[in-house]
Amino acid sequence: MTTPRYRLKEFSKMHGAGNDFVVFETKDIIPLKGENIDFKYIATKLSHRKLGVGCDQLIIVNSKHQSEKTHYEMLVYNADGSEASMCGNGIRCFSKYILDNKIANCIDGKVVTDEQLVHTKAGIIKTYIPQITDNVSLEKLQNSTSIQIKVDMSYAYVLSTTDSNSGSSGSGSNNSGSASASSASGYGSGSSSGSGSNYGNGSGSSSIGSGSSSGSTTQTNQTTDKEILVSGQTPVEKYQVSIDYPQTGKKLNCILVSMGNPHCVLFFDINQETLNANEFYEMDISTIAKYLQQHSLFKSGCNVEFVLKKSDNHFLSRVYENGSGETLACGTGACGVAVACILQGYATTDKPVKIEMPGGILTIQWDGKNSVFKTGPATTVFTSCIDI
Ligand SMILES: N[C@H](CCC[C@H](N)C(=O)O)C(=O)O
Repeated sequence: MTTPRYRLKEFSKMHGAGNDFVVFETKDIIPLKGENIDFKYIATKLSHRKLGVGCDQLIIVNSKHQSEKTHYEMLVYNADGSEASMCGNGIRCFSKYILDNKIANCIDGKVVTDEQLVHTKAGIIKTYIPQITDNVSLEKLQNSTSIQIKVDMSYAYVLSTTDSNSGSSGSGSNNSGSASASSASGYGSGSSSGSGSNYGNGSGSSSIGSGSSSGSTTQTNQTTDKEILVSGQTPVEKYQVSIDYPQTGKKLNCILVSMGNPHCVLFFDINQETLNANEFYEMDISTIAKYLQQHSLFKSGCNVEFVLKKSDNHFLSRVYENGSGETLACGTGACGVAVACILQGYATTDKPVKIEMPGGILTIQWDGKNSVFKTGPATTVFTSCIDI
């Protein structure tokens, strides 16, 4: 029996649409053996469903955060101990934790509670507590079990690819004029495996692994180099990649979207001609997901979303997360799915897109150019303390 290395004086077990977390402040971790704080160790211990508290991720409030631009800093660790740059469900629980624990922080001397600017490894994220703006008192909301929180998830990026044959940039020619390249985060620089791959067609229906996408495709040896800011005019074909899937000998037509962390979105037959909701929820997604997560396109894995259209601007999605396996919901994944649906022409920007995951529905708003907004629940299950 190993002796505990840390005392966590206080934490909250929380979830956002079933994606569950252990949330705490760094000041509440006490090293019992005088060592530095090892978040990888703490994450693997606390997340264990039998031997720990059990959670998909750790959501950590950095008590020592000081910044002129942001009120707070959020750190995210997956169940396998890997650090993630962003967590869309987690940041809603982060905001509720700040509210419930009255962790005031100031910018320019102004204590803010209903709107929070949070520093993350994916950039600055802004959260809103809509009920406060609806004149519901702050005190009434504090320590309520569950509240709705809206998040400005900032811009969506998609993976651009360079056609190494012709040397021309695949998406650098984005005609929207709003493209701004940033260094790839979460995507590999290796070329895709096998005999090269072809772009998907971006229209029509194709079942996973069928390779039966309609429309013209071009064979090219892809290399990935950077992410490009998405704009509504972005030509989908430039961002759809088709990946050889040896298990079926066919191709997986994927859209690769980044919300600060990498997502690989696969559409099933969007018109449900070959798959109904029950089959969708029962099918094995782990085999395909694990294959994609180790693909050379992704230097540090990816989150894999599977999508089936339910009705107008309403989609079913399951997610197999990087570092945590299948979860009941994924906030950044829901944003990635909504962006991919709009880019593919399966959804419109004139009204919200509902992404229904096994743990609940997340509502996404995106005008096709600017920030992606996500609204969803943040729920506290219990608070406690633990030695690990
Ligand atoms: N597994 C993800 C982090 C958690 C994302 C998810 N739980 C969300 O709500 O966005 C990654 O490694 O990129």
